[in-house]
Amino acid sequence: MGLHDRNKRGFKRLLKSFFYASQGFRYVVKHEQNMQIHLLVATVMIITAYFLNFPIYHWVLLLLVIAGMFALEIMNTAIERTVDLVTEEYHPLAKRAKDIAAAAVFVYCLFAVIIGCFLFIPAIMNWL
Ligand SMILES: Nc1ncnc2c1ncn2[C@@H]1O[C@H](COP(=O)(O)OP(=O)(O)OP(=O)(O)O)[C@@H](O)[C@H]1O
Repeated sequence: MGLHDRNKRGFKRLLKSFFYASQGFRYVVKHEQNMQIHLLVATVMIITAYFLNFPIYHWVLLLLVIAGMFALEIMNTAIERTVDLVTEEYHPLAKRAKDIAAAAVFVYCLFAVIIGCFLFIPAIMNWL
């Protein structure tokens, strides 16, 4: 969307936003190794959940956790790039901003693993 049509509304603008968002998504997948790992882990989790016959509420939780992980990683990349735009030089505040954004991903990841254990361990035990 060009700067001049920021105030425009309508379906075309909506389509353009989806297009630009997909460009952002593709960029993160292509350039961020962590995102590639999240995608791989999410695919394995989804396939495993399918074979373990997860009930609907487990699926809802699993998909929420995966979506949150993706969204946080994407936001983290956006923050990294914004900091790089402000300064490519070493700056303690740049370090703070990047480390704090990374911490958000880390905390979420930690809780995602705990939730994953609650979902998968009983289902695997049951299957065994
Ligand atoms: N401009 C900067 N000033 C100070 N510290 C920085 C700066 N850029 C990155 N760092 C710090 O250097 C460390 C290593 O950063 P890293 O290799 O992950 O690069 P990044 O730019 O944060 O991420 P990416 O490699 O995904 O672009 C982190 O602690 C980060 O906060």
